[in-house]
Amino acid sequence: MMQTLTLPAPAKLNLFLHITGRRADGYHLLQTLFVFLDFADEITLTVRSDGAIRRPAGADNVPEAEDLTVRAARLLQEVTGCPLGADIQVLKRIPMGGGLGGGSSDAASVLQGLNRLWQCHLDENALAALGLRLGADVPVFVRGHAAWAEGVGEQLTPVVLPNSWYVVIHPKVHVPTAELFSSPHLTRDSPAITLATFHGGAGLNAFQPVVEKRYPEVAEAINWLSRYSTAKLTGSGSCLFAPVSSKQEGEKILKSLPNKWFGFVAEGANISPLHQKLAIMPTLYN
Ligand SMILES: C[C@](O)(CO)[C@H](O)COP(=O)(O)OP(=O)(O)OC[C@H]1O[C@@H](n2ccc(N)nc2=O)[C@H](O)[C@@H]1O
Ligand SMILES: Nc1ncnc2c1ncn2[C@@H]1O[C@H](COP(=O)(O)OP(=O)(O)OP(=O)(O)O)[C@@H](O)[C@H]1O
Repeated sequence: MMQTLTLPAPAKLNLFLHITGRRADGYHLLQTLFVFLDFADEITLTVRSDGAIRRPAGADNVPEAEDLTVRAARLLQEVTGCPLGADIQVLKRIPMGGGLGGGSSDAASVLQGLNRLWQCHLDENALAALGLRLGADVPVFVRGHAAWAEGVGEQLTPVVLPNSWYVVIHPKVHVPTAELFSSPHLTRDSPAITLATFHGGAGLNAFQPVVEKRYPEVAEAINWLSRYSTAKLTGSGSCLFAPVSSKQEGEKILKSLPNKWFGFVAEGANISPLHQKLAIMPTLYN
């Protein structure tokens, strides 16, 4: 039986994000387009026979019990009654709280990985439903296909997007998602758009005007990146991105990035790097 598995947990971008309404429970109805990046955290899972879930290495400042990887493992244990445990090592590369979905992606990789290591045999629908209990962004990472999303982000329609490279910038500012969703200044009644109108140039990030106003550092970074290409916020920020024609063009732009910010170039992926890896694993574990 396989005992250890190392899996990527990729970042995502929201290529646009509109808020179209609000549910009775306060959650917002969205339209968004998710694409994955070939820029990822790395999760190493090792089976424990004593049933304990431990996180020997992981995100700084995130207490073990609150880590989405630990919560994902405990949830899977709870619903399947699996007597096995796991050590979960998380090598963080994705800036935290930046709208790149790192925590959600880590959780999805744990669900997919432990489902195999523990041989729980939950199908993808069951894993996505478990993921949704951990966060609105988890299901898309569980499913692993670029997607048009509606509802709170869980109604996913797979799409194939043209290949693209992106410059991503983290202005080193933490923007709390829940605080932004509660802003009175958010546009909450955007008319619904379609993939065709997105490709025709429609699609903004509803959080962007509010974030630019509250966080001048983010506005400054957006202005800087806009000199080179169309810059937009991803998720609720604070990271921003812009499409570029090649890796080289992206690297050239980053050469003049002010030191105070962090940036990287990454390629968009229709199939998540997690699923690319799962697809080449021995069929016994697929
Ligand atoms: C902004 C996005 O990243 C876009 O992909 C997601 O919608 C946010 O997903 P997430 O970080 O997984 O968010 P969650 O942990 O589920 O929710 C954090 C908080 O944001 C608010 N929230 C979240 C999602 C949503 N559709 N409506 C909301 O109002 C809720 O107050 C919630 O308590
Ligand atoms: N494994 C983890 N990695 C990162 N953050 C985690 C993890 N587990 C819990 N968290 C908590 O989740 C918060 C949000 O982290 P994350 O990196 O997913 O944000 P994000 O990229 O803004 O996500 P989103 O786009 O879903 O809003 C962090 O500030 C942290 O407190």
